[in-house]
Amino acid sequence: MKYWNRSDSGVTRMDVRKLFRSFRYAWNGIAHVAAAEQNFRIHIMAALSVSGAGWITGLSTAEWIVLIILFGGMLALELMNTAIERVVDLVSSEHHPLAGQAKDAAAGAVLIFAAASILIGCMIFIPKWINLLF
Ligand SMILES: Nc1ncnc2c1ncn2[C@@H]1O[C@H](COP(=O)(O)OP(=O)(O)OP(=O)(O)O)[C@@H](O)[C@H]1O
Repeated sequence: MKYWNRSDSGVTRMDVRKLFRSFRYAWNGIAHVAAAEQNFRIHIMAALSVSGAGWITGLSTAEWIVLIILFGGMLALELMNTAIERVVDLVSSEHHPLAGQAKDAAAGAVLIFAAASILIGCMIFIPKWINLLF
């Protein structure tokens, strides 16, 4: 999708309306998944809870950056998972092994990222909590 149009003077200008329309479509996608998918709402709650714990515990800038990457990655992956589910349902209304494999592979990607996020979260928080306790 191009946001730069060549005007009569030869100068390339950004199509701002088109840009905002793209943002609106992306926002609609996020709002749809948030309304339709319980897992997405669970991830948002988890991100808010971990942020609260991080604020109380006290994290470095680098640790916040890591958490923000994990939150963003997790939510983005959940959106991709839903996109794959929708496309699979669209192209194959009947039961098909490939449809099941596509959905399961997408769900597996979410699971792997969630497991890695939990592991990294433990590596950040547990030593700090041990220091606070002893
Ligand atoms: N068309 C299909 N053909 C074969 N297996 C399917 C098909 N649709 C779903 N499945 C199997 O059933 C499982 C659950 O499918 P479903 O569409 O409910 O996905 P889900 O991950 O539970 O989605 P949601 O998060 O929306 O509940 C899939 O992971 C897959 O193994």
